[in-house]
Amino acid sequence: MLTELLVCIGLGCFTWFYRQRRLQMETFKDMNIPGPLPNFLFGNLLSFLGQSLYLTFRKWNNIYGNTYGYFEGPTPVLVSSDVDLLYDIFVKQFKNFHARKVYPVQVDPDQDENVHMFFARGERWRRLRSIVNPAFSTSKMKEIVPTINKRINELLVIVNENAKKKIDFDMYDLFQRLTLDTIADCGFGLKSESLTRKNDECLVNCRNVIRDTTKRPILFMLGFMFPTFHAVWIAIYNVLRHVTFNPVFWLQDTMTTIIKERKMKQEQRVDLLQLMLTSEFNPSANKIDVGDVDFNDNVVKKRILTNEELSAMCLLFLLAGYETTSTTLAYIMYELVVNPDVQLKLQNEIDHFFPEDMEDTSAFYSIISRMEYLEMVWCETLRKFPLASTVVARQCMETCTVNGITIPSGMIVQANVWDIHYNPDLWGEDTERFIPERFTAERRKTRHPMAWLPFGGGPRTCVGLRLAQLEGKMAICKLLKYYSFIPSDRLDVPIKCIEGATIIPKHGVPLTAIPR
Ligand code: HEM
Repeated sequence: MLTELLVCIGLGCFTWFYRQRRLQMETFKDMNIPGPLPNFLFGNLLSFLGQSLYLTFRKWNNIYGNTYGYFEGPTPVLVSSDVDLLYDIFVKQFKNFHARKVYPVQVDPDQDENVHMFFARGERWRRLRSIVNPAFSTSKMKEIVPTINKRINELLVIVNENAKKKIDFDMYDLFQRLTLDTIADCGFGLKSESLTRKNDECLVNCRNVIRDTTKRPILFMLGFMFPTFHAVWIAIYNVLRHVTFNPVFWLQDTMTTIIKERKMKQEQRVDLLQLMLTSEFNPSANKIDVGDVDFNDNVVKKRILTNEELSAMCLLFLLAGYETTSTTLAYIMYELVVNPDVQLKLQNEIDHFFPEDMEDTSAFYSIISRMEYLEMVWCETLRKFPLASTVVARQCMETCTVNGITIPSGMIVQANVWDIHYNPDLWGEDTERFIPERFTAERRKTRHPMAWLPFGGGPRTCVGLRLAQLEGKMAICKLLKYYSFIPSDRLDVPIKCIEGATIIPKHGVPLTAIPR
């Protein structure tokens, strides 16, 4: 009797589950949106096994057109490379699309005390963003030029040693060390010495955090397949995080110590941390409308970042500042060694703007801002390699109609950045080729605002863009002022990429430096 009862309950649950799934899997059919056929349990997740997300998106774009839907387990994701549709979502209707995509083993950002700006939503995001924005103003950037310059000089010492010995070396590895030391120093006064110490603890831990983003695929898969059991996956994830050594905890502890020391010493440094500790939040200064979200005036006017927010933000800047900028620099060097004519043209521009040596940094910022060809090379590299493309996504917070498509509340919209960047209608023929002239001032004026998205789009676009650009351009100028570069035999041409938190060169960028 009991067995029969249990079988009946089991069957009932299965039928309910089956019906629910079937209904969910009809989402895109009901919306009249094409897409790959989903599997009942996995949705379309199996398509990503052994294949990067961005390449799968490209493949589907060829088959289903510029707007299609797929399923992560039962969760529908709308993918689009339609720049008009994306403009409406990321810019015009931001009020309905102010949240990012949340992952299956991630605590609800609205409940998470440790949430940082990247995942925060609504009013909390607005408060965090307006505290941080001034840290990236032109005047702040000018103030940190000497610190960046000091770190680039350390990089030049290593390049010089390799050039003297005539040996090739991995430029990507050196750039990771440079960008980590720079953000640690400019951001928090943390003395990371990864350029001078091979196994610097901070570097090792940052690398491990990024590497860990590709671990535990089974748990992620289960989370995607059965989002209803979200709390269970989080609990397992947290247990796993605590039983093995966790580089995030090491970094978090380091940040907490720095924050404590700074508060105690009342030290007045010019850096990101100081700004976060002292700035006032003015709710009317940032008029971005994020809709009907709780706005507790008392808390907000005091501006204060909680200790948890503060250490989460520091960790975010450390990781974001190091990973993305170094990868961009690596791709620039790759393009310069495989396109020697571009390298030469850029060197001519550098020699023109910096006829003497480059040790007086006082005018650096304004000179670099006037270097047009450098800007063109920077932009074209990021067109060819939009390395953070997978995070350019938004969640719909309230059902609304965009460009004739009714998007239900909760649906994720993913920008298909690679297809946009390789679309001949937007960029002309030969989008596989590296042609900096696509970015002449004239051509930039007439381009669609969503055609170039390496830093995302709309009010949630990358906050660190100026810092990345300044550091990246300074490094390129100083390297090419003193050296020419040629590819090593070990360099992959065309370059092979792998996808983790970002899309990075699989085997680094090995090359040889020749003193000019
Ligand atoms: C070339 C280097 C970089 C690239 C390609 C890059 C790319 C991106 C992208 C694609 C986004 C998502 C934007 C969106 O969803 O619309 C983003 C957001 C963000 N980036 Fe960057 N980034 C870079 C450098 C940096 C640096 C140096 C920092 C800080 C030190 C930084 C901090 C952030 C933060 C905090 C966000 C979240 C912004 C928000 O949600 O309001 N990034 N970045």
